Amino acid sequence: MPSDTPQTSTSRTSTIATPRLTALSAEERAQIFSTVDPLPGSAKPDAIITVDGITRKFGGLTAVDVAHLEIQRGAITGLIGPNGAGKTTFFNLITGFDKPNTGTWSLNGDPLGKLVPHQVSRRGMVRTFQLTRALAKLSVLDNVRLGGRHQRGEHFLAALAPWTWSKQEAEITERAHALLRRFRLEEKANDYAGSLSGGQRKLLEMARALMCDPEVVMLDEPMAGVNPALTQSLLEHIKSLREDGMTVVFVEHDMDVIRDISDWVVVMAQGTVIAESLPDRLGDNEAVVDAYLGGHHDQALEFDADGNPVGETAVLAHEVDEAIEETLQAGGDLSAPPPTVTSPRHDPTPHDDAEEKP
Ligand SMILES: Nc1ncnc2c1ncn2[C@@H]1O[C@H](COP(=O)(O)OP(=O)(O)OP(=O)(O)O)[C@@H](O)[C@H]1O
Repeated sequence: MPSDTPQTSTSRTSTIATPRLTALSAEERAQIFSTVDPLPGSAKPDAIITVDGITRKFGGLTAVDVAHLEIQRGAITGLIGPNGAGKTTFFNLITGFDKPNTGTWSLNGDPLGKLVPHQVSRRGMVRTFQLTRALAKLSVLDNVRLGGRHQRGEHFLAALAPWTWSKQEAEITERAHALLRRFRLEEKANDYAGSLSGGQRKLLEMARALMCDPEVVMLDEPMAGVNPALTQSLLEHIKSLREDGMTVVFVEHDMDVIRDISDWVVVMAQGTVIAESLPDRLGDNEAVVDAYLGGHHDQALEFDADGNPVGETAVLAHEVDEAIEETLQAGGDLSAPPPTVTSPRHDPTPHDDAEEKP
């Protein structure tokens, strides 16, 4: 992936400008969140999304049960939680890709409950999704152009007026090129999308989502499969959405990423919102610490042939290293039991009998 940082708003062409959105400065965002209670379901000064009583059951399992949630306009909200917490299901529900058993939710006060995904995106909320096999066989440019199919303002009557098609198609192509320039993918325009690296695919997903000129962008694990050396560039691109006044909600497992770009963090566990917090205050929240330790405790640890942790175990090992370092820096005693855990749920040192745990 190109390492360049995104172009600034002023250097972009008018084709992708979104003048109706007003960006908040870092000071304004800090001021806003300093007034928000760090409690599940807390009120936000200017909520763009409001969710009430949304539940989704799969047989006997309640995957999502969110009583109330508000998402602040113009900010980046991180959604975290252990595996199976219901984050992806929640994303699918509010973007119209799945239907809940109960509940209502709205964007700018307009109810979205009865809408299908392309109607939701026309209202201004899009979610990125990964390259499918079919999309991988299209060019990068066509992938982005496809994101313009349901552009806001596009009207069904236009389909009955073929003389308007070529003009609209030219506009879509022009806009797609502008977005490819923004995400530094212009040189790849005619390549198969399937030939892109993990990081480039993430940029392509964002470019495609931006074709419909959204107010809210929902990103599901934007860093998954991205070379660590390139994450910073990708993070800058995500921040640039906020600089353009968009609201970003993203699911992410990497706590460094959460701390780096989130203005506010919502924590889910077992389908419900168990905490909301400023990113740097997450560690103070006992419910969050418990949810994470509980989640990892039920998980089988995995190591490669050389004994190195892999997959989720590698993520866990990294978190353990960070916790140890923090404890040592604070002058703490590693032999003392952690204060928030009453029983020895997890031995932080990977060892040979680790697989014997349930
Ligand atoms: N289509 C489905 N049918 C049955 N169960 C499902 C389905 N989709 C999700 N679930 C279950 O719902 C729960 C929530 O899953 P979900 O994928 O939303 O969690 P998540 O927080 O996104 O997890 P992860 O971080 O591992 O992606 C899990 O127990 C999962 O097994």
